[in-house]
Amino acid sequence: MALKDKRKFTTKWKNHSFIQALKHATDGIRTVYKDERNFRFDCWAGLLVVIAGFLLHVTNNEWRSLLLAVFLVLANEAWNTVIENIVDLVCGTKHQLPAKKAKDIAAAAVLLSSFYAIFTAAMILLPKIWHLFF
Ligand SMILES: Nc1ncnc2c1ncn2[C@@H]1O[C@H](COP(=O)(O)OP(=O)(O)OP(=O)(O)O)[C@@H](O)[C@H]1O
Repeated sequence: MALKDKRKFTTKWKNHSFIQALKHATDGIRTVYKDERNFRFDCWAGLLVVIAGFLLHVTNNEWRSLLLAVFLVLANEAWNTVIENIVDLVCGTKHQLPAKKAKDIAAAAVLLSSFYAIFTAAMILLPKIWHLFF
């Protein structure tokens, strides 16, 4: 590809303003929400944690830990979807060991952050729930 054509090609897809970049990012959130059942589940679970946080009057530091856990899972779920799409783009329906490894490891990242989120939410919320009843 000639340099002139290459420049034309790369600028064609370039974001030309912050608003345009933001719109594409929100398109990404909409896409992952629409396409990925697990992402939808994580969003609703995150919302429940936030509601519980308000009801149980968590402290600022506890908010920081809870929100970090929620957004870590959502971000990893988004990256997992990125990996799946790239692998599918490259391999199509062909069965390949590196494709399996890439997808399995991306899913492992989600699982690890989910363990962290469950552990964090349990550590912060369970004692407060216990206190409420006993
Ligand atoms: N091209 C491939 N070659 C070999 N194994 C693959 C390939 N594509 C998928 N797999 C295997 O099948 C599993 C499921 O792949 P798939 O693309 O359906 O992801 P997924 O289950 O939709 O992920 P998620 O549940 O996060 O949406 C992968 O984790 C991987 O082990």
